[in-house]
Amino acid sequence: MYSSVNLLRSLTRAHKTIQVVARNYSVPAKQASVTSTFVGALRKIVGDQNVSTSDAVREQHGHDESHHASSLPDVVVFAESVEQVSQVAKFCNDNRVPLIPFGSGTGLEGGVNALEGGVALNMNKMNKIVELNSQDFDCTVQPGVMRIALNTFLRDTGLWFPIDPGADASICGMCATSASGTNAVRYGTMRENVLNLQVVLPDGRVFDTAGKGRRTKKTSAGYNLTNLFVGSEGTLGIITQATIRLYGIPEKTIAAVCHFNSVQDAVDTVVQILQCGIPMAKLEFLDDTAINAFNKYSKYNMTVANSLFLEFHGPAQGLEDQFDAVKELVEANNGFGLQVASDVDERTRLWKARHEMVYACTALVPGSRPYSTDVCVPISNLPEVIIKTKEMISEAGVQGPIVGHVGDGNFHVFFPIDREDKETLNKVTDISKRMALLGLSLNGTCTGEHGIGLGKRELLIKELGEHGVEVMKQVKQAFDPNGIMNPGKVFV
Ligand SMILES: Cc1cc2c(cc1C)N(C[C@H](O)[C@H](O)[C@H](O)COP(=O)(O)OP(=O)(O)OC[C@H]1O[C@@H](n3cnc4c(N)ncnc43)[C@H](O)[C@@H]1O)c1[nH]c(=O)[nH]c(=O)c1N2
Ligand SMILES: CC(C)CC(=O)C(=O)O
Ligand SMILES: [Mn+2]
Repeated sequence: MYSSVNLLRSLTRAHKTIQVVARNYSVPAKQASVTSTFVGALRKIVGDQNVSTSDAVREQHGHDESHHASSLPDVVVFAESVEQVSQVAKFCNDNRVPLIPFGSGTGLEGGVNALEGGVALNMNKMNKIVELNSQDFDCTVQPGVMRIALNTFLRDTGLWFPIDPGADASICGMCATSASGTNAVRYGTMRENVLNLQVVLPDGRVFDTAGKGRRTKKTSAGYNLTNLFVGSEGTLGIITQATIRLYGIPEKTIAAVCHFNSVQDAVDTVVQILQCGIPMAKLEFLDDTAINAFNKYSKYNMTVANSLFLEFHGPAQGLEDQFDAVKELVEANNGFGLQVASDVDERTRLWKARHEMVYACTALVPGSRPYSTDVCVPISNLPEVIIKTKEMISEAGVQGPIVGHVGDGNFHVFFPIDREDKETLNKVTDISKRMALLGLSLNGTCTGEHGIGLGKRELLIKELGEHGVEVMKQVKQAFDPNGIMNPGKVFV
C-alpha cells in the first residue's frame, strides 16, 4: 500500500518526465493478446470459478444500456478482494492488456464496451457495507454495493443516500460516471457527495484519495484526488471502495405535478422557485411528447402538456408553506392543474414512472434501444436550448420526448432507435451533435451526468479546448502510462 503523499510525489515526478512525450500522447495499441497462458495466470490469481471466457458472460459485459454496439472483452474476471484487483491490474499492466472495470452495466455512453478486447473486471462479489457512521452521516462501501441495496440497509437508521440515477447502479460505478439524477438540485451530484475513494492503479498500487480512513466533510489538504477519480470512467484506475455522505430521511415529503402551455413559463417558474430559496428536492420537466409516452407506458391519464414534477422534503411544520409559495408561482406563470400525489404509493408510482421514462420512450418504437442526450446549460439558457431542440426534432420528423432535471439546467432527449434504421440513426446523431454544440455555445456542457464514454469524445475537445484535453491526457499518462485502463474512452 502507498500513502497518498507518496503517490502525489510519484505523480509529480511522473508529470515532470512526461512533459515532452505527453504532447504525442495516444493510447498505446494492445501489445499482447489474451492467450490461454494469460487466462491460466488469471485463474491462479482469482481462482477458476472467477474467470469466464464463455460467450454469454462476455456478451453480458460487452455493452451497457446505451445504443452503442457491443464490443466483447476476451475474458471476464470476478474479483473477491482488493488484493486480487491489485494483482489482476498489475498482471494486465505488465502484459499491456486492456482492463475495463465493470460496475453494473447501466451506463449510457458505452463506458464498459471493450473496444480492444482485454479483461472486464467485475467486482459484484465485493458487496459489503464496510462501515456506517450514522452520527457523522457517512458510510463506506465496496464496489459491488448497489444504491437500492444501500438504501434498504439504511432505512432503519433514519438515513439515506439520495443520488438517484434512474437505474439501480453500483455506487462505485456512479462515482466513475459522476452520476446524479432527480435529487441533485437539493443534494448535489456524486462530485459533492464522495468523501474518499480507495483506488487501485494499473501498476497494482492501492491508495486512498483523501488518505486512509479520512472522512471529513471538508479538507484543504492538497490536490483533490477524490474528484479526479469521480467521473474518470475507468480510465485512471479501479475504484475499490467509496466513502459517501448520507442524509437524514426527511420527516415529510410532498410530490406534485403541474402543467404549462410553454417551456418558457415552466422554466421561469423553476427559476423563481429557486430565487425564493425554496429548498426543492426534485424539479423535473417533461414535455408534452414525454407525457404522452409516460401515459401510455405507465397507465396514467395525465394532461398532455409541458409539465413539472415537483418534490418537497422537510420537517412537517413549514412544508405546507413551501408548497403554498410554489403554488402561487405556478399560477403567476400561467401554470395549471397543480395536483399533489395523494399518498405514499401514488408518489412512489409517479417517480418510478419518471425513472422508467427511458423504457416508455423505447416502447414508442418496437425493438428500439434508447439514444439519449444529456445537455446541461446555465438555467437561464435552458428555454432557448429546449425550444430549438424541439424545432430540430420536429423538422427531422423523428420521435424525441424530452425530460429534464430542470432545476440543474440539465435535460435529455430520449430517441428510440432501431439500429437497422440507418436513416433515423443519422438524423438523430445529427440532432444530438447540434444540440450539444448549441449547449456549448450557451456556456453549457455536452454531458451533465452520463459522461463522455464513446459518444462524446469529439465534443469533449470542443468543450475543454485543445489545452484542456491535453492536460487531461497528461493526467491519464501519469496514472496509466501504458494506456491499459479502458482504452478508447473519453479521448479520441
Ligand atoms: C434507465 C436509466 C436511467 C438513468 C441511467 C441509466 C439507466 C439505464 N443513468 C446512468 C447511470 O448513471 C449509470 O448507469 C451509472 O452511474 C453507472 O453505474 P454502473 O455501476 O452501471 O457502471 P457501468 O458498469 O455502466 O460503468 C460505467 C463506467 O464506469 C466505469 N466503472 C464502473 N465501475 C467502476 C469502478 N469500480 N472503478 C472504476 N471505474 C468503474 C466503467 O468502466 C464505465 O466506464 C443515469 N445517470 C444519471 O446520472 N442520471 C440519471 O438520471 C440517469 N438515469
Ligand atoms: C436514458 C436517460 C436519458 C436517463 C436519464 O438520465 C433520466 O431519465 O433522467
Ligand atoms: Mn437524467
